[in-house]
Amino acid sequence: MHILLTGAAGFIGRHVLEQLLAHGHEVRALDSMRPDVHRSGTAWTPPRGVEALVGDVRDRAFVSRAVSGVDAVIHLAAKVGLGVDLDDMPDYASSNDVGTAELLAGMARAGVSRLTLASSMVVYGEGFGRCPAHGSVRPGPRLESALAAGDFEPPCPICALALAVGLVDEETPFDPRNAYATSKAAQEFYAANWARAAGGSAAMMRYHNVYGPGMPRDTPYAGVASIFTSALRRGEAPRVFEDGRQRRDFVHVRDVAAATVRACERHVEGVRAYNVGSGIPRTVGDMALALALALHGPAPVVTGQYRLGDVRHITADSSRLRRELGWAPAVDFADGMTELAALSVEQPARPRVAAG
Ligand SMILES: Cc1cn([C@H]2C[C@H](O)[C@@H](COP(=O)(O)OP(=O)(O)O[C@H]3O[C@@H](C)[C@H](O)[C@@H](O)[C@H]3O)O2)c(=O)[nH]c1=O
Repeated sequence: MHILLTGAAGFIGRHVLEQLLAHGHEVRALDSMRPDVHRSGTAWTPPRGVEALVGDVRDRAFVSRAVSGVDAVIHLAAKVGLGVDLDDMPDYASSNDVGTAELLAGMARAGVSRLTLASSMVVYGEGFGRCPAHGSVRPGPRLESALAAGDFEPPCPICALALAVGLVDEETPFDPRNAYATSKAAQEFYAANWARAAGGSAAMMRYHNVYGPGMPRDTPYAGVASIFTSALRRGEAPRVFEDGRQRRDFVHVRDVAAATVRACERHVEGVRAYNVGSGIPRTVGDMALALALALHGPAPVVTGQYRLGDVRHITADSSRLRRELGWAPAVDFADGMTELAALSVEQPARPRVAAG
C-alpha cells in the first residue's frame, strides 16, 4: 500500500516506519519537527526511498498535499505528555484535535478511507478500580483524595476490600482526567464521526505504557522507564512514586509498532478500538528494580509522593487485538529491560548547551 505516516520522526513513529518498509509498503513520512514536541531534539534522517514531508497537520494546504494519492493513513502526530497544566489545554486541543480534524477533512476531500489512529489508555482515566467482591467500581473523587492522603490501596466504596489491578477492555467507559487525555478521547470521536460520514474505516490504537529504544530522554514528558534509566546512568537512584506497588502495563515499542501496522493492513471496515498492551500488570517498583539490577545502579527509592492526576493501576485486556488482528506481543519484559539498559549505557546523553 501507499501509506501516509504522520509523526514519523517520533518515538513510536520511527519504529512504525521501519516495520512498514519491512512489509514492503511505500511510505510518505510526515513530521512537524516542532522543537516543543520533539523535546529531546533528536535529528531525523528518514530512510532512503521514503518521501519525507515536514509540516503541520493543521495546515490545510499541506494536508491536501500529504494525503493525495495514498491508500491509508496512520496518524501518530500529537502533542504528548501528562496534560495536567491547564495553560497547555489550548495547545493539546489545537495540536491534537484541530490537527486530526484537518487531516480527516483532507482525507475526505481526497477519498482516502482507511485510518489507523494513535490513542492512549489515558482515555479511561481512573474509572476502573476493581473490587474482588463488587467487580468494577467507580470510586471517583474518593479514590483521588485517598491517594492524595497517601492511602495507595484504598478500599472499595461499597465494602472494605482493597481495589485491585484495573484491567480495562475497550468497553470500559471514557473518563479522561486531563487535557492530554481529553484531546485523545476527542480524536477518537472525530475519527468515528468521519468514518461514519465518509464510509471510512478507523482503528483506534489505545497504547498502554510504551517503552523501548528511542524513548525520549531527559524530559519530564518521557515515560518512567526512560526517566529511571537516565537517573541510573547518572549514578542516581530511581525515584519511585507512591508506594511503588502501582501497576502499569509496560509494552515494548516494537510490539506497539507491529500492532499498528497490522491494524493498518487488516482493519478495513467500520470503527474499532484496540487496547495495545502486554496484558501483564507490573509494579513500577519492580520495573525500577529490574533496571537498577541491569545497570548495576543504586537501589530504587520509594518516595511516597503522589503525582497529581496519576491513576493507581491500569492493565490492558488486549484480547480483541489478539483475536481480531492475530497480534501477540513478542518482546519479553526482562529482555526489553535489558535492552533498554544496554542502550542507555551505549548512548551517552546529548551534551547540554547552557543558555546565553
Ligand atoms: C516519571 C515517574 C513516574 N513514576 C510512576 C508514576 C506512574 O505511577 C508510573 C508511570 O508513569 P509515566 O511513565 O509517567 O506514565 P503514565 O502511566 O502516567 O502515563 C502517561 O505517561 C506519559 C509519559 C504519556 O505521555 C501518557 O500518554 C501516559 O501514558 O510511574 C515514578 O514512580 N517515578 C517517576 O519518576
